[in-house]
Amino acid sequence: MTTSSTPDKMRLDAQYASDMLNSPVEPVFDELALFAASFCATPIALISLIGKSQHWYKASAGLTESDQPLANFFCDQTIARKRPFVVEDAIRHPEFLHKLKKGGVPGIRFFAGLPLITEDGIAIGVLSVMDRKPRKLSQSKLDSLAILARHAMTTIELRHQRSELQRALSSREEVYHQLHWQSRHFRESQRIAKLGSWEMDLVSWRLQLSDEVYRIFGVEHMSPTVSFDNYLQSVHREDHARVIQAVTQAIAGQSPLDLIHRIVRKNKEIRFVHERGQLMAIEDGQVLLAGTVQDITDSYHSQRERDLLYTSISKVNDSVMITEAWPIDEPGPRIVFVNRAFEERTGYDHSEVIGRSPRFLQGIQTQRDQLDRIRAALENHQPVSAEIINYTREGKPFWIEMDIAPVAIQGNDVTHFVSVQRDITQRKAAEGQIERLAFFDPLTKLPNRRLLMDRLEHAIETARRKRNCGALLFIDLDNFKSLNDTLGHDKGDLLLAQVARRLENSARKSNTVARLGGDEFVILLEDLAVDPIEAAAEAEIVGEKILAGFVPPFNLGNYEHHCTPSIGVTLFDTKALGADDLMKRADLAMYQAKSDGRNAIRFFDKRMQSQINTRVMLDREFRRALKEGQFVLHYQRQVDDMGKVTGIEALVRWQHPRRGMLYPSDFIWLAEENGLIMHLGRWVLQCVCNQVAEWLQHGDMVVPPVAINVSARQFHHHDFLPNTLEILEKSGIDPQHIKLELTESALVEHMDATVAKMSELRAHGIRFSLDDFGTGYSSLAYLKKLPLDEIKIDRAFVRDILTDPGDAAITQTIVSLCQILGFDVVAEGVENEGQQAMLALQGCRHYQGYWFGRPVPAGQL
Ligand SMILES: Nc1nc2c(ncn2[C@@H]2O[C@H](COP(=O)(O)O[C@H]3[C@@H](O)[C@H](n4cnc5c(=O)[nH]c(N)nc54)O[C@@H]3COP(=O)(O)O)[C@@H](O)[C@H]2O)c(=O)[nH]1
Repeated sequence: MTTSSTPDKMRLDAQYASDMLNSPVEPVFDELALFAASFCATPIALISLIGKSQHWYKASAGLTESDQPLANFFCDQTIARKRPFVVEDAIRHPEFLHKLKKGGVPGIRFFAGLPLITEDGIAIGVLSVMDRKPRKLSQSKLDSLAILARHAMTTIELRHQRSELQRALSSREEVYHQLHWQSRHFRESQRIAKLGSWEMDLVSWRLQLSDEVYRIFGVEHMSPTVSFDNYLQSVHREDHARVIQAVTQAIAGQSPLDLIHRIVRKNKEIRFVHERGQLMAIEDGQVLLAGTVQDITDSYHSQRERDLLYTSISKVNDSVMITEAWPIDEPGPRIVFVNRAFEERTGYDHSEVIGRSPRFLQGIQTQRDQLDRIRAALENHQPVSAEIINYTREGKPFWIEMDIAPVAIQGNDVTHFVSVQRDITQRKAAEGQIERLAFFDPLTKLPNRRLLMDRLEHAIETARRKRNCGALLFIDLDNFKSLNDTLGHDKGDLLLAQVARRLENSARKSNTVARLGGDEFVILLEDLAVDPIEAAAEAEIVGEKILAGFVPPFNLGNYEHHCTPSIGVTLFDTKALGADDLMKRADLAMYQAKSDGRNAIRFFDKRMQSQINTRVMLDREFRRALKEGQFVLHYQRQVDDMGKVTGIEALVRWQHPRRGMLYPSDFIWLAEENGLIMHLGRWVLQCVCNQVAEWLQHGDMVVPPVAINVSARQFHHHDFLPNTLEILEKSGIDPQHIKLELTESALVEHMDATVAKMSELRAHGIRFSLDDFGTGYSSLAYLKKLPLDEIKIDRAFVRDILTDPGDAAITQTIVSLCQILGFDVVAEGVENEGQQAMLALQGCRHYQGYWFGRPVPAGQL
C-alpha cells in the first residue's frame, strides 16, 4: 500500500526510532482500534503509521481492501494537517471531489482522524474512525478520540523507550564481553610469552603488577600493589645495585630501563629476567614508569650454550667447517662457518670462504674416488669419513682426515653438514716413507721382492680372469761379484742403480721392474697375447731389448764398465702356478741362460724355447736375406674368358740358401712382427716397377696392371704413402700399371684414415683390389665407402663351387654385388674348367689360378 503524500524525513526518522515499522502485531493497538470504533459507533477504526512509501496498519477494525485507498488518502491529509481532521460526508466535500470522482462512489463517506504526534511534535501516524455513510461526530467524542490518540502515542513512545533500553543493555553486554575477552587474551599472551607488565608510581615507588609478574617471580598475588623494596626482595642479591641504578636512571629520564638480572624464587630457583621500561604520562598529567619483565631463563641458557659452543669450536685445534646441506650438485653447498684452525691451516680468512662451496679447496691431486664416495654419502644424508688432499690458499697440497656428519637443527630435516678435519700431512708422509721402505728398494727405488710378489699374485689372477698370458723375466747380472770385489761396493751400487733405469726403459710403464736383492732383478709383464707362443714372442722381444740396453757401457764415475745380463723367462696363463713356483721357474731358466754362456735369454718351457730359437734364427736369416737379396718375385697371370691376360699378380718368394724356396706363409708373419715388412714391401714395389719398366721397354707385350700384396701393418705405416709415391715417381712408370691388393682386415681399421690414404694414391692413378673377399667382415657399409676398383673372390669359395651349393651361392652373391657396385671381379684359385664354367655362368669374367698358369719368374710368364 503506497502513500501519496511526500514523506516527511523527520517523521520517518521518528518512526524508525520508535521501532514501529515492520513490527509484529500487538494486541494493545487492536484493543485501542476496537474501542475507538465502538465508542464512536463506526464500523471502521484504524491505527496506521505513514512510512516513506507505505501505510503500516498497526491495528484495524472493519477496513476492507477496497476501503484502503481512500482511508490512506484521509490519513495522509490528517498527517499533513497535524491536527484532528473530520470529513462528515466525503462526497459533499469540495476539496476531495476530484479524488472521489476517480474512484466512483466512495466506500467511505465519513472520516475522523487524530494525528499521532511525538513529544518532539512530529506526526508519525493516525488514529481514525470511518463509516460508509455520512455522519457527524460530537466535539466530546472527538476529544475522547484525541485522548485515545495520545494514549496510542504514549504506548508507541513507551515501546520506543523499551527498545532503547534493550539496545543499551545488549551493547553493554557486548562491551563487557569484549573487555572480558581482551583481558583474558592479555593474560594468556603474557603467560605464553612469560612476559609480565608493571607500572610504578614515581611518588610512592609502589608497583602495580600483572598476574604474570607474580607467576614469573613465583610469589602469591596478595595485594593490588607492592613496594619497590618488596619487589627487590625477589631480585638476586648480587643484582640489587644494578637494578636500583637502572630504575633510578630510567626515572630520571636518562635512559630507558633495559637490563637482564636474576631473580630468586622462594624455592631458591634462580631465573633470568629481562626488564624493559620507560616513563609514561597518563591523563591527569601524572607520570609513571611502565615496563615489562620477561622470563628469559631458557633462551638465556641456550644462548649461553650457543656462545660456549661457538667459542669452543672456534678454539679447537681441528679445522671445523659447516656447510648448508644443499645443493650437492653445482655450485655445491655454501659454507656458513669455519673456525680459526681452518683459517690457519688453509690460509683463507673466514670472510673469503663464507658463502662459497668447499670445492675451491680441491685440486689436481684431490682423489676423485674419495670425492665420489663423500658425495654419495651426503646425498643420502649419511655421515662419512675420508682422507683426501686439499689445497691451501697458496696452492700447497695437504692431507686431511675428515669426518662429515649431517645436522638437523629443525625437525628431522638435515639442514647442514659439519665437517671436522685433522691435518694428517705428516702422518701420510711417514706412511709413505714406511711404505717405501716396506715395498721399495732404497738403492734403486724399484719395487722390492715383497711388492713384486704381491703384484705377481694379482697378475696371475688377472691373467686367469682375462684368459691371456703374462711373463716373468728373471735377470741376473753376469760377473757382478767380481765387480764388487775389485771396484768396491760403491761402484757396485752405482751399477745397480743404472741397471735399474735401463731395465725400466726396456719395459712398458704398466710392467713391474723389481729388484729382488743383490744383482737379481725381475720384470713382470702383463696383458700379453692369449696364445702362449705369441706371448713368448712378446716376452722374448722385451728380453732382446734388455740385452740391447746393456750394450752401451755403464759409467761408474770415471770408469766405463761393460756388463751383460742372463735372462730366464717363464710364462703364466689361465693354468698358472703360484707366484713362488713361477719365480723358481724363471730362476731356473736364468741359470740355463748362464750355463749357455751368459748374455742370453732362456725360456723355462722347452717347446717354447725351441720355437723361440727357431724364430730368433729365422729373424736373423730374414735380415740377412734382405741384405743379400735372397727374395725373388714370381708372377701369376689373370685372364678373361677369352684367355686374354688382363692382369698379373706379383708374389714374393724367399730363395733360402739351406731350406730352398720359402713361400709367403713362412715369413710374411715374421716380417710383420719384426717390422721388416716395410723394408720387404719397398723392395717388392721397386722390383715390380723395374719389371714393368722392362716389359714396357721391350714393347713385345701389352703390360696389364700388376697386383702387389700389401699387408695391414705396411699399409697403415706412416711412411707407406710417401714411399710408394717416391718409388713410383723414380721408376717413371705410369701408376696405372700398379694395383694394390689389400685385405678386408687392413681396410676396416681406422676407416677414415684408410679412405683418405687410398683416395690420395688413387688420385695418382694407382688402383685398388680387395683380396680374399668373403672371408672377413664383408660389410656393405665399408664396401660403399672405399675407393676400390676390384674385388677378388677368395679361392676357398672357388675350390668347392661345383660341389658345395653354399659356396656357389656365395660366389654368385659376390659377382652380383660387384655388378651392382660397379667393381671388377676376379675369381682366384681357379684350378679346372668346371670351376671357370660355373663362374662364367654366374657372370664372372676374370680369373686367376693354376688352370691358367702358376706363379712363375717373370721370364717364364
Ligand atoms: N705383404 C705381402 N704379402 C704377400 C706377398 N706375396 C704374397 N703375399 C701374401 O701371401 C699369400 C700367399 O701367397 P702365395 O703363397 O704366393 O699364394 C698365391 C698363389 O700361389 C696362390 N694360388 C694362385 N692360384 C692358385 C690355385 O689355383 N690354387 C691354389 N691352391 N693356390 C693358388 O694364391 C695366392 C695368391 O692369392 P691372393 O694374393 O689372395 O690373390 C698371398 O695371398 C698374399 O697375401 C708380398 O709381396 N707382400
